[in-house]
Amino acid sequence: MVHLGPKPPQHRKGSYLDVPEDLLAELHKFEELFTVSAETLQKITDHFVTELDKGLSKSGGNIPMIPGWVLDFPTGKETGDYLAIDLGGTNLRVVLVKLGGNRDFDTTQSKYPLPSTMRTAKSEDLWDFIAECLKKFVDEEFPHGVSEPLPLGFTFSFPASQNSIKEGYLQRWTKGFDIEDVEGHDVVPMLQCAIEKRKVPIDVVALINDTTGTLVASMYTDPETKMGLIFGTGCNGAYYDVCGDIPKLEGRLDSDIKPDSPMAINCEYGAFDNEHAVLPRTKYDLIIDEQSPRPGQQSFEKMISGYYLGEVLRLVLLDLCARDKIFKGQDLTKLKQAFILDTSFPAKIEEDPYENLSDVQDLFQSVLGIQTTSAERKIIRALAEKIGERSARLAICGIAAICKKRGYKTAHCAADGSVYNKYPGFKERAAKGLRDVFQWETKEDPIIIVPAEDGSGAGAAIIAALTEKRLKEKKSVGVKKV
Ligand SMILES: Nc1ncnc2c1ncn2[C@@H]1O[C@H](COP(=O)(O)OP(=O)(O)O)[C@@H](O)[C@H]1O
Ligand SMILES: O=P(O)(O)OC[C@H]1O[C@@H](O)[C@H](O)[C@@H](O)[C@@H]1O
Repeated sequence: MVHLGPKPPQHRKGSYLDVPEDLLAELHKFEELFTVSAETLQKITDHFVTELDKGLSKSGGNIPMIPGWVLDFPTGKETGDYLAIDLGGTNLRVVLVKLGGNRDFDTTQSKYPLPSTMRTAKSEDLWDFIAECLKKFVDEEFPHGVSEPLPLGFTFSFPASQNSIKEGYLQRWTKGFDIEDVEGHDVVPMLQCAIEKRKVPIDVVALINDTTGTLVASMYTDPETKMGLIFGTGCNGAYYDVCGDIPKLEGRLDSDIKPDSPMAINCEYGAFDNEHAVLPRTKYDLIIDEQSPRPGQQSFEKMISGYYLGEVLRLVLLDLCARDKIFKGQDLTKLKQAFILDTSFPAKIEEDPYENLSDVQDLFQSVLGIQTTSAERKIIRALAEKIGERSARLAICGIAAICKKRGYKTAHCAADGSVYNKYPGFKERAAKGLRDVFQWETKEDPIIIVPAEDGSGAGAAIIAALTEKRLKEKKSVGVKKV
C-alpha cells in the first residue's frame, strides 16, 4: 500500500467571517459588475444572431464571417501523410499527420513557444522562425529526405480574408500581435518564400483558421459535430453554412459550386459587439481595450479569452490597492506591470483547495512578491471566480447564436484551447450558461460542448487532403476567376 499522505480536500467550503465590512462591500460591488444574468445572456445571444447574419451580408458588419473555402464535409476516408503548422497566440506547433482513412489518424508533433518578442518583431523574423521550426522538424522526421515536397496545411489563427483555400490576407492582428508589413497582405507567399530560402521540401496547399480545422477534425471522428470552437489565447468559432445562404458570395462562385454546397465559415466572432451595444463592459475592459495595440477591436474576445483574463484580475486588484483596500504597505512594482499575470494565475487561485488559501498565499508571494492576509485571499478568490464565471457564461453566446442561426436543436460543439481545457469550472459554467439561454426542460442537454479533435493539426491535414481531392477533380477551391 503506497502511503500518499493526507489528500487535499476536494473543494473549499469558504467563509467570510474574518473579512472586514468595507472589503465585503467592495466584493458585492464586483459581484454586481461581473454577474451576467440569464436574461442578459438571452439578449446578447439574440443580438449575436443578427450580427452573424450581418457578417454574411453584402454590406458586412462587425463580425468578419470569413468563407474558409472548405466546400466538403470530411468523409472519414481521407488518407495520406500531411504536415500541418499551427501558429497560435502562444505556441507554434508542427504536426505530421497520418490519415488512416477510417475516421482515424495518427500524429507526431513538436511545440515551439513563440519568443515573447515575436508579437512585435519584424515580418521576416516571424516567417524565418516558422521556416526554421519546419526545417528542424522535417530534418528529424525525414532524415533520409523525401521523394517529393510534403503538402502542408497552414493553420493561421488570425482573421485572414480568403478568395481561395490557398491564400489568406491578414485583416488585422489580434491577441496583442503588432508585426509590421503583414496586415493587408497574403501570408501564404510570405511563408512559402521563407521555406524555399531554406530548401525545405514543403508545399503550402491550404491556409486555414484553427477553428475551421477544429470543426473539420472533430467532424472526421464525430459526425454529430456542428461547430469548432477555440477558447485559448483568443476566442473564435467556425461552422458549416451553405453557399446559397451567403449573400456576399452571390455571383462569385463557379458553376460547379451549387447553392446547397457546404461552406465552412470562420466567424472571427471575437469581434462581436465592437459597437458596444449589448456586452456588459466594465472600466477594466475599457482600460484593456484602450491599452491594446488595436483599440476598438475584438471587444468580445477581450472579455473572455486567455490572453486577457489574468490582466482583468490584475486591474481589479490595482483598483482595490489604489483605494487602499488591500495590500497596504506592500511593494506593488510587479503588480503594476501590464500582462504580468497570464490566465494560469486566476486558474491557480480557483484551484486552491485549502480553507486558508495557502496556495494563493504562495502564488502571490512568488509571482508578485506580495504578502496577503487571510481576508484578502478570500476576496481575491471570489474575484477570480467572478472573472472566470463571466468568461464562461459570455463565451457560450457565440455557440447559442450559431445554433439559433442554423436551427440546430441538437449539437456537439467541439472546443479546444487552454481556457476550455484547463480553466477550472469553465465546462460546468458554460453548460449552465447554455441552459440559461435555452431554458431546456429535458434531463439531458441537447446542445453540448465536447472536447475537440486536434483541429490545427489533423484538421489542417484533412482540409489539405480535401483540397487535393477537389483539385484532382478540377473542382473550384475559390471564387470564380474573372
Ligand atoms: N491553467 C490555465 N488555465 C486557463 N488558461 C490558461 C492556463 N494556462 C495557460 N492559459 C492561457 O491559455 C492561453 C494559451 O492557450 P492555448 O490554447 O494553449 O494556446 P494557443 O491560444 O496559442 O492555441 C494563454 O493565454 C494562457 O494565459
Ligand atoms: O488558438 P488561439 O491563438 O487562441 O486563437 C483563437 C482565435 O483568436 C483570435 O484572436 C483570432 O482572430 C482567431 O483567428 C483565432 O481562431
